[in-house]
Amino acid sequence: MIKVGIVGGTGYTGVELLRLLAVHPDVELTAITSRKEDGLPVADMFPSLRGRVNIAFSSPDKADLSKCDVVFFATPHGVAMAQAPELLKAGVKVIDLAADFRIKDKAVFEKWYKIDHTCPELLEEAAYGLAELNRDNIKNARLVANPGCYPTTMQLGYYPLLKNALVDAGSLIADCKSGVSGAGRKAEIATLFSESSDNFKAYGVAGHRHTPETSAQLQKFTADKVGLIFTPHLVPMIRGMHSTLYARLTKEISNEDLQKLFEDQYKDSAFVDVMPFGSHPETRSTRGSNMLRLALHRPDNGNTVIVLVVQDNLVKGASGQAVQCMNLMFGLEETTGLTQIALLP
Ligand SMILES: NC(=O)C1=CN([C@@H]2O[C@H](COP(=O)(O)OP(=O)(O)OC[C@H]3O[C@@H](n4cnc5c(N)ncnc54)[C@H](OP(=O)(O)O)[C@@H]3O)[C@@H](O)[C@H]2O)C=CC1
Ligand SMILES: CC(=O)N[C@@H](CCC(=O)OP(=O)(O)O)C(=O)O
Repeated sequence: MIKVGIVGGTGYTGVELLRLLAVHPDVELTAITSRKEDGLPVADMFPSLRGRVNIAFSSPDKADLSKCDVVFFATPHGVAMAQAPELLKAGVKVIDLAADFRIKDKAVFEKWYKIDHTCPELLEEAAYGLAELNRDNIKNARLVANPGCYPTTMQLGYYPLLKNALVDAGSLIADCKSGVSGAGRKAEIATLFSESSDNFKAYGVAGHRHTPETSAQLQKFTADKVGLIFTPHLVPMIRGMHSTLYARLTKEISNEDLQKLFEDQYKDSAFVDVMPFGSHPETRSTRGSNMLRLALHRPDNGNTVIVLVVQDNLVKGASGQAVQCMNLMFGLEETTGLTQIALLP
């Protein structure tokens, strides 16, 4: 059994990790931290886990994480970098759900996250945890940087187009929407019920920290200079993310060939569903599951291709993707413990 520790067990991605790992056949939950809830049985806070998770939270300074085989950091940016070097030295693998190891360039990270990076020597080593495009590196990694939720949709949607040099890489436009759980469980005015329900707005239009992460990754797929405009929106739902990705075709290609390109690209990726051309994927078709669904459109058969992408921000966008990485790091089937079907309605 893989001994698992979770730092940040009281947050949304933390409890989502617990939901998934509690029924994972190869995992033993060993330590779950909370600074405020030291000693409280996990199932007292989350009754959905009664009878499934029988341990208590422990404060991060008391939890003996060095006894774990792998530790997930479901914490704000800057927490994992403080503990990762010591854990790695003790032979513990680390999966960070935050951004501490996502951006290789220390100066770019510090500019966007306003945090000094305390272990830049680990940036190069960290594997970017997007399994569909980086499987082999993840398999051999001891440190994984789990991708951001929006970047997951943008990369999987744009990859086949950029890799095959079919679009103008310099004029990509991503119009993305997230449910409110994307902002985490911490108290914030913007996520109060009376602020976020029956309301809809864009945010971070002048610049969002997922732009540098996504641009740096997209740049790996093409020799042309990537130019990405990314606009996130907050939608009045709890879970779910919908990204509408626009690109200008620069080569002649039929819709059938375009579709086939995507189907071939993801035929061995159990968690990417390429829907029939012209479909309208719904966020609820991914709710609670690790699936990302996408569909291609080409209005008036013109030179704009639109990729619609949906996922559950807490599963494929965060905790499910992290478990997918853990499976690869420990030589398990990538899909182990992740075969849940989405909840409808
Ligand atoms: N929500 C989402 O959809 C996604 C989130 N992420 C990323 O995952 C990470 C976690 O997000 P989310 O679960 O939403 O956040 P939450 O705010 O819901 O939870 C954060 C957790 O971190 C703990 N925590 C906070 N500060 C510290 C600290 N200094 N040391 C140790 N533990 C701490 C909190 O627990 P306590 O106060 O009890 O100690 C809490 O359990 C973030 O980096 C986020 O950016 C990534 C993709 C999607
Ligand atoms: C709705 C909402 O607020 N979403 C968060 C992104 C989700 C997240 O926390 O992702 P990272 O770990 O990649 O930062 C935001 O825009 O800041």
